[in-house]
Amino acid sequence: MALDTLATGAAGAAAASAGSGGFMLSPLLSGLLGTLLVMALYEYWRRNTREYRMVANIPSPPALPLIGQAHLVAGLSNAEILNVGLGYLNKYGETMKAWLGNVLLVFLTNPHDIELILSGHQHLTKAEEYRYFKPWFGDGLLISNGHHWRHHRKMIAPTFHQSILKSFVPTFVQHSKAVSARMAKEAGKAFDVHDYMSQTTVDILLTTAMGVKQLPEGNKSFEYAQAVVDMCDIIHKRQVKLLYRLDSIYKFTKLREKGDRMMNIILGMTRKVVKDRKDNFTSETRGVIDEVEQPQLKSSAKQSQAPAAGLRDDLDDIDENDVGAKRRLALLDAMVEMAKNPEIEWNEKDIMDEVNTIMFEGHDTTSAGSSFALCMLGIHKDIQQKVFAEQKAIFGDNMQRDCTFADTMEMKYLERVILETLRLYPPVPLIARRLDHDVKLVSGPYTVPKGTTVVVLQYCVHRRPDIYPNPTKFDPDNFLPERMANRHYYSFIPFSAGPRSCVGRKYAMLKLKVLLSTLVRNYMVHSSETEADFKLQADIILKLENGFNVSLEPRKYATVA
Ligand code: HEM
Repeated sequence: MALDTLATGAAGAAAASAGSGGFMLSPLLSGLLGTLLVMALYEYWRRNTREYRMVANIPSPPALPLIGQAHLVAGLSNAEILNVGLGYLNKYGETMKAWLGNVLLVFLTNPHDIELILSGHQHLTKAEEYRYFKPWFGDGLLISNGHHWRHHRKMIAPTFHQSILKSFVPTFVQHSKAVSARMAKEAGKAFDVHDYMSQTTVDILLTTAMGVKQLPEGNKSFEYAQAVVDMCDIIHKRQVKLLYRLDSIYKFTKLREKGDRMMNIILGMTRKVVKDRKDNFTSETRGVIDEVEQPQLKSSAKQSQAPAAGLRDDLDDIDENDVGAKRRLALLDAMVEMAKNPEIEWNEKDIMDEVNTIMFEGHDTTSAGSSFALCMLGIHKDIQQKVFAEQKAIFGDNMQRDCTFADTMEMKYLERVILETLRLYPPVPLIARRLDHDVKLVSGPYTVPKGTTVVVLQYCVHRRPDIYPNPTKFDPDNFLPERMANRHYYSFIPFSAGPRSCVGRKYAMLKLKVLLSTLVRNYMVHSSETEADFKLQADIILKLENGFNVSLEPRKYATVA
């Protein structure tokens, strides 16, 4: 070990020179030697810890003393970090480890390993890396743990019940038509469609989950969406760059100043949303969506409502075991009412934390998902043609009528296109948990110790050639029922899986169907790029560094609704 040798030699030299009464070491040199000695002793101790020895057999790129593999990402942009990371995974296999200083990361891409982590209630604790979200999400669902998370999940999940989602369809339609009309000015030229998608997904969230009646004036939704993108970039830098991880250093950086400005924009928007809703919260204005007796579903009906792609979680149980009279409220109204109820543990901070969490999770993911899907349609014209043919079969001679919930149930091919997009370009490309117990992996003779940050790489699982033959080919038929039936449940996890899976996945799928159906019926999407031109960037949400460039050609119909 280089440092050991250096420090042992240095200490010996210092002792010898002091003993012989020869030259005296300068204070600077003795300070340096002392520091080296301490570092060498620390490294020696670290390499003899239980966790270090337990993971010694897990492959990893070459490490440096003390900092581990941190130097491999130093000075790289977010897009470069993704490429470098993927390169190492290709080289070192399906399970890999890395040390960021004293933080141990183990990367998983084998569905059997991933199942061990995500299924069940053993490893629900979010990794330490999520702490950088704390000033933004507080104790919101995405980053909270323990009792707090369980209680919030139980209270929030019902606000994504199918009857509520159905009631959102006209609003999804209204915003989809509005963004389609706004994009008309871009017709015939290449433009970045993500700008439009992010503004519209913010507006959709505000008017559905948050019950906002009057959208913010001017460019406020877009300004918020941009601030979210910048803030994600900052948080990602803090997660992967050793120096930014330290609060004592970060607080003196320019990055922190920028972060503060972004947080002002973000929190400014969400505070106003909550204040307006509370000020106008009367029994007349709150969005009661459903107050009727829900008959218990027959088992055949349960089958027909089974989620796409075998994605099962507590949201399905909420839909299926639903009996008895219930008053359903959209998310923010439900939270305001809970805060007024002395019997429910829910306060003002809980409301703000969840509004901030869901405004982020609910918009940036779907704007990336819809933007990637439009690029795919532009690149794969044969697939776009099939999507359009399905729309024609559903809408017949009235291609510009509003889409209904029943229509979305028939959009099987569009659904496969969306799922295939989420396979190749999962908006959340990785998730991380902190192990609460040692875990013996299936992928090799590895035992990962308690306390490790385990990183589940959806992006890599979704591109495994042993699971998806020809894995980089965009092929919606990967989601034909017969193909799905032969795959491991955890081989497609864009929404994560298990008890901490995405609470908004049904909302997301429904919104994406309405939005893409509306756009495809109004425009032919073109792209002059191929997937080889994509420069992927994974700063929390997967994006394209070089933009989601498409061009649109308006479709012409003889009859207009
Ligand atoms: C294509 C769209 C979406 C994708 C790909 C996606 C993906 C994910 C993933 C992978 C997680 C787990 C994250 C982790 O463990 O670190 C998650 C959690 C979450 N998502 Fe989504 N999401 C999407 C849309 C939405 C929407 C529309 C909402 C709300 C309106 C939402 C709300 C949440 C919340 C609150 C959590 C935290 C759940 C918990 O920990 O209990 N997501 N999402």
